[in-house]
Amino acid sequence: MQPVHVIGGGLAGSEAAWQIARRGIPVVLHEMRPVRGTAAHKTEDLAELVCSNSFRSDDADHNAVGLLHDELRRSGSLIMSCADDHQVPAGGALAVDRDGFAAAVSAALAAHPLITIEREEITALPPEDWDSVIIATGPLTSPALSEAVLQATGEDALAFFDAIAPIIHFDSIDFDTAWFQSRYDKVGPGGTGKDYINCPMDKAQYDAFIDALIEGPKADFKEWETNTPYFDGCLPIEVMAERGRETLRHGPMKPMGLTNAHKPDEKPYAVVQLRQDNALGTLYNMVGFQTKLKHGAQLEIFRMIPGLEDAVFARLGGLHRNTFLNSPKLLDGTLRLKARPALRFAGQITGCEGYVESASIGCLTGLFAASERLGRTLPPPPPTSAMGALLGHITGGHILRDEPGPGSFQPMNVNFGLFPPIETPKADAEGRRYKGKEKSKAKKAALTRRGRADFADWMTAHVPPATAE
Ligand SMILES: Cc1cc2nc3c(=O)[nH]c(=O)nc-3n(C[C@H](O)[C@H](O)[C@H](O)COP(=O)(O)OP(=O)(O)OC[C@H]3O[C@@H](n4cnc5c(N)ncnc54)[C@H](O)[C@@H]3O)c2cc1C
Repeated sequence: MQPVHVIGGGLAGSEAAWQIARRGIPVVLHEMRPVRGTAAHKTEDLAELVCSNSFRSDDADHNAVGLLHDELRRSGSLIMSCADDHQVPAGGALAVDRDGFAAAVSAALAAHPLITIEREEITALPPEDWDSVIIATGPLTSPALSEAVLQATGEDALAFFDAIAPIIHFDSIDFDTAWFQSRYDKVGPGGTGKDYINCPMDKAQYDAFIDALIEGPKADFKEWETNTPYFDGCLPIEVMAERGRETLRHGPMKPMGLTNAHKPDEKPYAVVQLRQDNALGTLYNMVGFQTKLKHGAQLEIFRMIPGLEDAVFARLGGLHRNTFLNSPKLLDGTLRLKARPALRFAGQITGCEGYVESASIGCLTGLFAASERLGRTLPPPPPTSAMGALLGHITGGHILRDEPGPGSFQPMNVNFGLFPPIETPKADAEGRRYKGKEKSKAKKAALTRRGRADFADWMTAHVPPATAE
């Protein structure tokens, strides 16, 4: 049997290689370290964790990443079994001894009889006779391969600043203050005239907000980020605020063409706009609010915005170098490059974010490639599961727009906003009505219950069993 080639032995590539080999299919895993390093990796271990040692919450009942842990464990994941074996105390989170963890992943892959590890940088697109390839080279993909992928995809950007604006859960916005309206009520192609959520500010609120932005603590640029070009359309809001107190009011916070639906006679001094971020309509992003403010400061400052006092953030803003594809446009539902289906992509390069998310997309890509080699068709996991919801974000759930800079698709951690909505249970099994925070806990429990059941059905019905461990 011809091998599947996996390029990049990080979180995604290691998991993909494992899932393929345990189904009796040979794998060649190409990892460039230590021949060539990256700006963040320090060792030659496979699945090295470049920063924090946390896999985040391990609560599979109330947390979306906890549900991913559960689905990975059910899939026989190498990343999760090594994480479990090298766990360190971290409250409700799953944190690991990073050296023990990466050494265990490296040893398991090296010991598998069907896996060959080649230490080499792949600098060009793979030759045509590699008929099944997974590219899992991560956010720090080497420049030569980035260039080759750019040429294959025909896109004009692949490696750039990942300028991200915060994303907010729709149901945490206060509509006694905010209202729906497009600027000048423009319907546009495909709009309704009420496509944006607007949050008004008077002069005193605007002044206090600008002061907070200018004074707020900012994250420093890492040294490897300094050579990456800025997109002018993606300047951080605090940089704009520093350029002049009125800059934001004439930029992303301009009040023109908007009438406060609650106080039609009061002209807002400035307006913050939010735009639908996913097809489900459960998430909204803050338009033009990319920022390098520290996360704690973002929570404090953005909750000063009228209507967002209780906002729950699905993702906070940030700027760092990242390499990722415009996946909703370029990849099909099983992560194949539409223009060259022998190539699949996995991990952060597909537009997910985080260790666990990258391992999960690695797991899925491995399962898709293995099924194909075995002559089977594996449908994507159900959108109600955590892996299905994440895959949906990457390959279809996001609304694509033509905008300056890298485009509107941005990497994301898994979160409940990516899941199809569910009716919130009103009372517990004894008929006692949920109050306050109990309601949101009950909703999360209902989402994870549904996801677990659907994922288990999908595994049983479609995923080829492991035969070679
Ligand atoms: C500086 C930084 C800090 C981060 N901190 C966190 C954090 O704290 N928590 C978190 O959850 N996520 C964090 N992330 C995101 C994290 O990188 C990803 O979540 C995860 O490591 C991505 O997994 P991956 O498998 O896609 O890529 P990686 O784990 O980066 O693996 C990619 C592998 O491909 C190899 N490679 C690259 N190019 C080539 C080539 N041409 N040929 C052969 N091999 C190649 C690399 O050496 C690497 O081993 C951080 C990312 C960066 C850049």
